[in-house]
Amino acid sequence: MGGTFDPIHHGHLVAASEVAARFDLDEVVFVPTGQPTFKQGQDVSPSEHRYLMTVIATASNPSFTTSRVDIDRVGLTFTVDTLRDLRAERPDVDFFFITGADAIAQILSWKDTDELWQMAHFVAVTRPGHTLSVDSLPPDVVSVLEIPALSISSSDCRARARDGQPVWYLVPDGVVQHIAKYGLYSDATVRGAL
Ligand SMILES: Nc1ncnc2c1ncn2[C@@H]1O[C@H](COP(=O)(O)OP(=O)(O)OP(=O)(O)O)[C@@H](O)[C@H]1O
Ligand SMILES: O=C(O)c1ccc[n+]([C@@H]2O[C@H](COP(=O)([O-])O)[C@@H](O)[C@H]2O)c1
Repeated sequence: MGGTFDPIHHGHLVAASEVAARFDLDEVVFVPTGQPTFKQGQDVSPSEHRYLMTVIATASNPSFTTSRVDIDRVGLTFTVDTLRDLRAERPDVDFFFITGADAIAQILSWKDTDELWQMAHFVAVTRPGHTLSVDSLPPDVVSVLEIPALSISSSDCRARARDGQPVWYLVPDGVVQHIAKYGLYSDATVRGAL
């Protein structure tokens, strides 16, 4: 599952858990983006913070892991590169790429989509506030899965942290503590260095 994870929240974790159960997956690899292609011009937190929050959030689940492939690659993050790198590490596995309704709606504008369809099966999960349609996508490479609706977004978590409102129970406890410890999403000038 790829994402900017700024921060990772329970919507991401429920999506991963539901897809893993439905498709009987052995492992879900969370891949924080390096430089997200569609979030250029936005103030995205340093990749090491996003990586660490993802490690913290996934640590308690033996089937969840976090990969550095995207944050260690220079330049914009494209899923075709993510899948190439993961394939090099795990040559014999079948890949499923998990996306939410908003992300799958844009997938035809992702880089090298024809190649993407050869590299993984895509699973699009439902998300509150977004209509899930895969009508324009090849039916054999995309599945749709309805999951319990969690109306949580990273944008809202960031806004809450900035405004001094709680993010408890929207993100895992350790992520709440990481945000507070390093002053993430508050005044950029006091953001903690790692
Ligand atoms: N609550 C949710 N339910 C289902 N899927 C989700 C949910 N939140 C995020 N996703 C999916 O997880 C993936 C990574 O999302 P991302 O890290 O951009 O989080 P986000 O909450 O959408 O962030 P932002 O609000 O900053 O845009 C995307 O495919 C997205 O559609
Ligand atoms: O490959 C692309 O062209 C591409 C364009 C936009 C987004 N993606 C991927 O979609 C996932 C969710 O991205 P985002 O920006 O919504 O966090 C993440 O894994 C991104 O790398 C990929």
